Amino acid sequence: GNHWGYSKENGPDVWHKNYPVALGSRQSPIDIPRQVSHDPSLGPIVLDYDHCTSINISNNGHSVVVNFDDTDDRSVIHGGPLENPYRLKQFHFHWGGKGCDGSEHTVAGNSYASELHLVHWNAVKYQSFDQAATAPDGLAVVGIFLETGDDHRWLHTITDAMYMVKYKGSVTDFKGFNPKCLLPSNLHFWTYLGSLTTPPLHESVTWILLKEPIVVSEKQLGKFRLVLFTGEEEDQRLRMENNFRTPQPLKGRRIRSSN
Ligand SMILES: CN[C@H]1CN(c2cccc(OC)c2)S(=O)(=O)c2sc(S(N)(=O)=O)cc21
Ligand SMILES: [Zn+2]
Repeated sequence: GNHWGYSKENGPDVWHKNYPVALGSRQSPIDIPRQVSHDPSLGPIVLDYDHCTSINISNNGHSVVVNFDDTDDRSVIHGGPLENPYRLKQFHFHWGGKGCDGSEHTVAGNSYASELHLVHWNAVKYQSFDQAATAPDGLAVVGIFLETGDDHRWLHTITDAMYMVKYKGSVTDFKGFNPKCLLPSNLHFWTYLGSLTTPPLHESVTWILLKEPIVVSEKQLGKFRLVLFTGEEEDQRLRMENNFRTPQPLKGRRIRSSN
């Protein structure tokens, strides 16, 4: 069917036909302007991932996703703009094509090579992820920019596993991975109220974007592009790349900066 994707026929420019909220007042991603108001009341963001439990890595036809056991509070983020702890559910990436940038958020008009999203939900206020995903304070996504340079010493565990999830719908065990190894050295951030950057585009996300990118090599990013949008049974083989939405109108929203 006309399931959404990133091609001309089913991509971001036509998502509004099936998901009218695409034209809403708090859509993501956005461009982060050069000057953002500093909010001294914003405490540090704290990522308590020490007992996190990764379960598997999967190809959902839009990205490569590492899923976590979110049946209790063993891995949460709190602090920063958040009034409750939010439980880690999954992380995934967005990236470009060969030599092209593929981040979703931009900074003073500049894109990065890729963007990592760590998706969390407010299990204090909501009984399920699906319920939280449609609530204005239901989700918190930590965004981390990836820029190209030297090899990232831990990313190979993920890029090696990507070989196992080449086709849409594939999933493979991926236990014992702690995303703390993907964090930059400091957690200074920008924060604003936005949405999922893919359908269903729910306006339920408190975005927390880390200012400092992490560094990965072009070779490692190249392995992202061995993954396919298409399933094993499809005759078309579409390389998974440029799976990003471009910045959306700010519509008067305030962006705050931590220290
Ligand atoms: C396909 N991608 C989305 C999948 N999701 C989803 C799945 C099930 C139900 C649901 O709403 C009820 C949402 S999700 O909440 O995990 C996220 S987070 C996110 S991003 N790029 O803004 O970080 C995109 C998606
Ligand atoms: Zn994302």
